[in-house]
Amino acid sequence: MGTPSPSACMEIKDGTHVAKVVLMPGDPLRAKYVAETYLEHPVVFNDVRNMLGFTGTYEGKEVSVMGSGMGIPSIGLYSHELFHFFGVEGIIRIGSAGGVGEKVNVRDVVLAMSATTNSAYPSRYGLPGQLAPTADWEMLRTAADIADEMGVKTAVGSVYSSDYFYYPDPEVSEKERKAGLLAVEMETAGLYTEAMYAGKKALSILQVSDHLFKPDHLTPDEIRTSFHEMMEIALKTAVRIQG
Ligand SMILES: O=P(O)(O)O[C@H]1O[C@H](CO)[C@@H](O)[C@H]1O
Ligand SMILES: O=c1cc[nH]c(=O)[nH]1
Repeated sequence: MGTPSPSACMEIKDGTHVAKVVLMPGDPLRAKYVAETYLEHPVVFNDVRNMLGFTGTYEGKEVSVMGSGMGIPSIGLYSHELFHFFGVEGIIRIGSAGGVGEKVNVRDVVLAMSATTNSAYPSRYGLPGQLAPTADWEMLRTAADIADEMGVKTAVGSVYSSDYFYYPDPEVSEKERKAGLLAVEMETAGLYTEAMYAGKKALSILQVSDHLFKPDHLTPDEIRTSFHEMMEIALKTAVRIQG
């Protein structure tokens, strides 16, 4: 028996805990890969629904990494519980994304400054007008600095968080392009909304796995195991913002 969350979608195993900063890929096996590749002494803190979560150390600081699942309802639930019930102060999403912008190419790293969405999730908080789900500035600036230090070029700007992978309206991609959005994915707006209302920090670091207007695309294995720039920028950001 561990400590269950109110939704019963997580249970913190006895003798384990969640670090103050959590990296969240959609795929729990990407979480396992990050833990086994980069963390020292990783310990599993959650395996309910196979949504694997690990805590270990990186460059001497504690960091956790846990899958979020796909889509805003899933990351909304997990980020809410991590922020409100398990003492987490910051979440860095490490996700794959489809490139939209002409200057964005497969394997490029995108730092999501803000996330437009077709999801009702942010509006359900009831603010008149539309909330603009936005990254935490300190995390964003830190990640951009670290990318520069690593010599990794990043595209910093707005992304689209869609409830649809297979969008029923084929013209939407063109509208995203015209709006100057860099990439499309399925979680960032939900994560940023949860962080803003919790008064906590969040950032999405994305690496482009395919492109809506270009033919290149990566395999699931390449997405899981080759996005090292995204993973290392996220880990170093997690360490640096903890001081
Ligand atoms: O690679 P992850 O983090 O899962 O992110 C992207 O991949 C999934 C779709 O293939 C969606 O979750 C999307 O946001
Ligand atoms: O949501 C996503 C993720 C990766 N690639 C896409 O085209 N969409």
